Amino acid sequence: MTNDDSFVSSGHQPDRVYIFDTTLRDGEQSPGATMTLQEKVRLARQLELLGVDIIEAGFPAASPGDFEAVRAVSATVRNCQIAGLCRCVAADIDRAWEALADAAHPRIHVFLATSPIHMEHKLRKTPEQVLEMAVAGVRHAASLTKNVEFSAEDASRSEPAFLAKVVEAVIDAGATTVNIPDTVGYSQPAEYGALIRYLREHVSNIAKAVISVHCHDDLGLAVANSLAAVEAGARQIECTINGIGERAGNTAMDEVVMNLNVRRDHYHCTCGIVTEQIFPTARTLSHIIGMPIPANKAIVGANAFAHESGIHQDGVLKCRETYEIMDAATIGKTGNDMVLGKHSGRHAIKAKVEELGYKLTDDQITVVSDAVKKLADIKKEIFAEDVEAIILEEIFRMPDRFKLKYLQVHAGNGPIPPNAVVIMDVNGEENRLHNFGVGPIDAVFNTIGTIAGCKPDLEQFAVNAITGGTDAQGEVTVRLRRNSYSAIGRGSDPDILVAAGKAYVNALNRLAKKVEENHA
Ligand SMILES: CC(=O)SCCNC(=O)CCNC(=O)[C@H](O)C(C)(C)COP(=O)(O)OP(=O)(O)OC[C@H]1O[C@@H](n2cnc3c(N)ncnc32)[C@H](O)[C@@H]1OP(=O)(O)O
Ligand SMILES: CC(C)C(=O)C(=O)O
Repeated sequence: MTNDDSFVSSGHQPDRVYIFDTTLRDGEQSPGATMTLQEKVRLARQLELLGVDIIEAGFPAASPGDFEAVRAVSATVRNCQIAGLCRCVAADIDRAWEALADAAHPRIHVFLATSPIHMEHKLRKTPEQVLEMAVAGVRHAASLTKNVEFSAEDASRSEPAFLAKVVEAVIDAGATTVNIPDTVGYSQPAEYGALIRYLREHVSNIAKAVISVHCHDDLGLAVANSLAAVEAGARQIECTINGIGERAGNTAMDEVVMNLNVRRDHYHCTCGIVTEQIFPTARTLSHIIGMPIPANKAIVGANAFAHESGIHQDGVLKCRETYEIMDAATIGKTGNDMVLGKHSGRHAIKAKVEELGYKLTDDQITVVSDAVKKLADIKKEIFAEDVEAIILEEIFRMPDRFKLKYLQVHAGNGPIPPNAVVIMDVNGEENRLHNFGVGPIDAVFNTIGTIAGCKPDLEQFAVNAITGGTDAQGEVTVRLRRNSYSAIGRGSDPDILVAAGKAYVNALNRLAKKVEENHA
């Protein structure tokens, strides 16, 4: 047994809510949100800075890619527990334990459905068989570590007495956290709270485990349900950054945490989240998966602290609290738009980089400074968003199989169809090609795809101006699909066609990487 007992439930304080982040597992089940191994490690590092208690890094038995991701996150993160999800199947549990070998604080998370509909139609097992499987799975996990979580999948549609029986049995078998998921987002807050209270009253050994909740947002109630469960005594919330997750998503971490913080008078609970890292983490995820944060999203949306109407503006100017229940700075949104330009020095650029939540080496700061100066030759004012686009472009771009070196596009409504000239490295070898298209973007993608030797389906194409003004950098996001694999690519440049070319090449690289990882 190589486990760290200090993180196991026995020592938990009654008013402490544990934050279990499942962005890398349930979050990744969100359509279009797949991440490469390097991206998962990068996000895990950010989650560690954010102060989450547990990172669910994946489902190791699901694929070699998931296994490697859990292994890499386990080897990287030191200050959080790392969980691996598995079915109540010995081989899944052994595989998870193998992936968690290097984790400082590993947790095995086993799950099994307990609702009549899942037991009968999906598992094709009787309740007695399910009870037996749950106990056997937890017992096996507990023979490897003391840190075992059991999830009763579809708990909210389960028969409460049977659910209580399963929960009692798995705690006896060694589960230290029992999770009561609202798997399909069906529960209403009062009902869900009542279910947690019922379990506290009807499971004789419940005090030996932390009660956890895991809610889905099918009816838009994931956050409300999670908070109702906390009121009823749950002390672990499973959630994701920006609320991504299977179907309509999971409980949004920023929203539950800020409810607990802003309304401490109501919940009387604390959690270990460094709230100033909430906004940087939301942005990091959004950039990694290419999924913009909706402007009207609570807490981290662009409009969350914006005041449009005169009476509100007047009130805020006189006293911020008239219309703001929290300070933007508490979630790491400074609102300080120090404008950078060609005369900015390394200190100002470093300060801006850190304000954005990035920790870069001196050499990386030099790369960013050089790129800022280059951009300042074309663009008058450099904003925080420009700096962030540069960081993502210059520092976090993956080692590329395909590298775009030069792009020239001819567009217009003359007799010559739109066409593009591309010079591109493939595995270090330079290729040149000229090709036509229906429009200029089509010409760019056609030419690049022909050089790369693959033309995946283009599922999504979005253009966004990073800042205001006609000299703004354009940010293009594309999603490509090839058979069962899809990948998002991003590119930014003051020239929108160049940004599109960069995004397409970025997506091709990520697609190639994904196919490679899953066939390793
Ligand atoms: C609510 C949730 O989010 S659960 C997590 C969802 N995540 C995933 O499914 C991860 C991706 N999944 C996969 O890669 C695959 O489904 C795998 C590798 C896990 C399993 O693949 P396969 O062996 O081909 O099985 P498949 O997915 O077709 O069917 C699932 C099987 O597991 C069984 N099963 C489902 N849940 C459990 C469980 N918790 N414990 C034990 N068995 C289970 C099903 O009854 C079915 O069994 P059957 O083959 O006897 O009918
Ligand atoms: C495996 C469990 C925790 C789950 O994801 C769900 O029930 O939604």
